[in-house]
Amino acid sequence: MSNQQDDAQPARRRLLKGLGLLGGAAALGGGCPFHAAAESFSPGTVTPNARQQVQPFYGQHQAGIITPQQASMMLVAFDLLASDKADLQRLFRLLTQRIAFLTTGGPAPVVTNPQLPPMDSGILGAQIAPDNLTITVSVGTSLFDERFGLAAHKPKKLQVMTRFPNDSLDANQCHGDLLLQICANTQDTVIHALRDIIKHTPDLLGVRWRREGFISDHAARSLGQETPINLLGFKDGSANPDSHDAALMKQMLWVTDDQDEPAWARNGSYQAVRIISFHVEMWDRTPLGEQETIFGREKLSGVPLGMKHERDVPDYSRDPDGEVIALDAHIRLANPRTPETDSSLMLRRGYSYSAGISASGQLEMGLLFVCYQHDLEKGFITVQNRLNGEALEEYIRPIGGGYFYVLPGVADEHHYLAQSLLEA
Ligand SMILES: C=CC1=C(C)c2cc3[nH]c(cc4nc(cc5[nH]c(cc1n2)c(C)c5CCC(=O)O)C(CCC(=O)O)=C4C)c(C)c3C=C
Ligand SMILES: [Fe+2]
Repeated sequence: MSNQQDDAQPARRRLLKGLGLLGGAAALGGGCPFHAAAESFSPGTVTPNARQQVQPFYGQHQAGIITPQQASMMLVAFDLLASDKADLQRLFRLLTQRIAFLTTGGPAPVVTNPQLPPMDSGILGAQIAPDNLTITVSVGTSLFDERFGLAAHKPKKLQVMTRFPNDSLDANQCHGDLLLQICANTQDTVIHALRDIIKHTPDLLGVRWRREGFISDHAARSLGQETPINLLGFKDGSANPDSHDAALMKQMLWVTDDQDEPAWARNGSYQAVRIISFHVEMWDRTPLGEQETIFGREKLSGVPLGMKHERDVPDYSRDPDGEVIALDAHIRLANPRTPETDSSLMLRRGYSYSAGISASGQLEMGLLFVCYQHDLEKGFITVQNRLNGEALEEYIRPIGGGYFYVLPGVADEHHYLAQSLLEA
């Protein structure tokens, strides 16, 4: 199912939308200078000027959730140095201003006085291109402690991430008052955005932990047509709910009026983040058949075992003993596809990471698992509890992450992030 807009010319509209060339025109305040170039695109071709892709910043929801996955991402968790609500307001106004600028692009601000530090890091040159940048801002449960007087406004399901049985959580890579998910076509744009924000908030934010992730360029350019492959060599994201289906997103992704949540939180979403390390050396010595049994899908094609196409939907009622897809296969536990488990849907937006070697000389690689849902307990926590003890556990180890609440979007230039919370 798709929304009305997409029904007009589905493939072309989605492609242009994903390239940011539809919303981009509005964000740039009129005719889109790249429209002519867009005319000659067809799915699968390389974008001639990907640096000019714009994802609109203003809207009901923040960008970076249903936005087609960009190739590069960074997760940065912060502790707030702000000490009162006035500081907090200043921080969110500043963040709004920086994100609005960085996602639109423009000339890098110039300082000519050699006695002063430059206004911009300079790493993108004289012109800051939007490069499909999104910066998604979410807050942790610690924001609602005694510091800012916000306790009464905490989203009902927001909580501290506690340990699951297979976890080896490192306290230095967990939680945070604030999380930025920064995504763009290229890593230099992501790094530039981070440095810009840190430069503008020295008395307000301290970095707590940070991770960089990636998906392949060609998967990113395909705008969801090609599923990214994770570092275990399996397509990851095939069975995601259709993010073009606005009715479905309203039902499972966005917090809506009919939920028992504070009014300010409407149009936000719960975000679960997990840094999951892989034992890739051991995995690469595991027979193909065993790997496929563990996931319940064919390795290269991503097709569910016993089926024909990647997006085919398994009917587990016809395989009650797990002869085709094992009862403890990852996809079967994650989504048993029964009416009772329909409420645990989530939208996954994971990225691979690769970060040197461990003290014992093993490759440090894994998955930055990120998922969004309208109810953290019905979504991530329920699904993770079903996955506890799965066959995959032998090869993976969650080491960090946290639970966050994605703030509602910013309506226009007269509003700022978290305004509904701070003025509630
Ligand atoms: C609690 C939620 C989940 C965690 C944590 C998780 C970790 C994880 N997943 C993979 C690889 C794959 N996951 C796949 C499907 C899938 N995973 C989850 C949830 C979690 N995964 C869901 C809800 C689903 C969809 C199930 C379905 O509807 O059939 C797949 C198959 C392809 C796909 O649909 O994406 C792969 C591959 C890894 C490597 C991992 C942590 C190490
Ligand atoms: Fe999964």
